[in-house]
Amino acid sequence: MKVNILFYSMYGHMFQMVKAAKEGADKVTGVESRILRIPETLPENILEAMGALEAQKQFADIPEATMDDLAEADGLILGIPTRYGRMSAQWANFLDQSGQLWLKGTLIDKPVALMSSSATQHGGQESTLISTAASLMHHGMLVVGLPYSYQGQMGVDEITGGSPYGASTITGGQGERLPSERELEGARFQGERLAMIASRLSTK
Ligand SMILES: Cc1cc2nc3c(=O)[nH]c(=O)nc-3n(C[C@H](O)[C@H](O)[C@H](O)COP(=O)(O)O)c2cc1C
Repeated sequence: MKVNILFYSMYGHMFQMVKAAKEGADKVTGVESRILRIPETLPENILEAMGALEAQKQFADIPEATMDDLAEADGLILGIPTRYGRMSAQWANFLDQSGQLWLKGTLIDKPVALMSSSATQHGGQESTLISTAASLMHHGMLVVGLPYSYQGQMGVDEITGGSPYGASTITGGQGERLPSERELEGARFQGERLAMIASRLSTK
């Protein structure tokens, strides 16, 4: 039972979230999970100007994801940072390579969980998650959200990411805020739920 966890990250927030999702997925018996990186598409001078080169070193040794990693998985967890209220171009570029999988219907009935991050609380995490879910429905995938059985999204005592559409984190304008324990717990919860549903659906 394979759960592949694919992420793009510029400063590391999404990386922290998918590591928590992996902890959750690994709780499910028989699940083998792997974290893979979406290839960078921005030129190095732009990354340098954005102060991303140093931060990206922390996950430089994570293997890059390919179409095979989508095809072979029993379940997928995708970490997708918000760009202008929708998925990052690195993610769009990656998914735009999946035409052959679409043609063959390879991803039909595959469960997928989506997670996101944005600088501000209302900066578009939910629109990123919902619009990405719509794209993945073209592939026939089954979107696994974050139900209210994860009670961490109910509290009003703390500003936090996380919604029924998926776990998420607020990074702050300068990326100064790291995922809170509540946000990481949401990622663990959703990761475990994805793995459990993938396991139930698997005929292996
Ligand atoms: C080009 C660009 C567009 C962005 N658009 C938004 C946005 O619409 N709303 C928002 O709150 N944050 C936005 N951000 C901030 C990113 O969402 C934030 O840096 C990212 O979630 C951090 O995650 P990471 O460290 O994993 O890359 C944008 C950042 C960049 C570079």
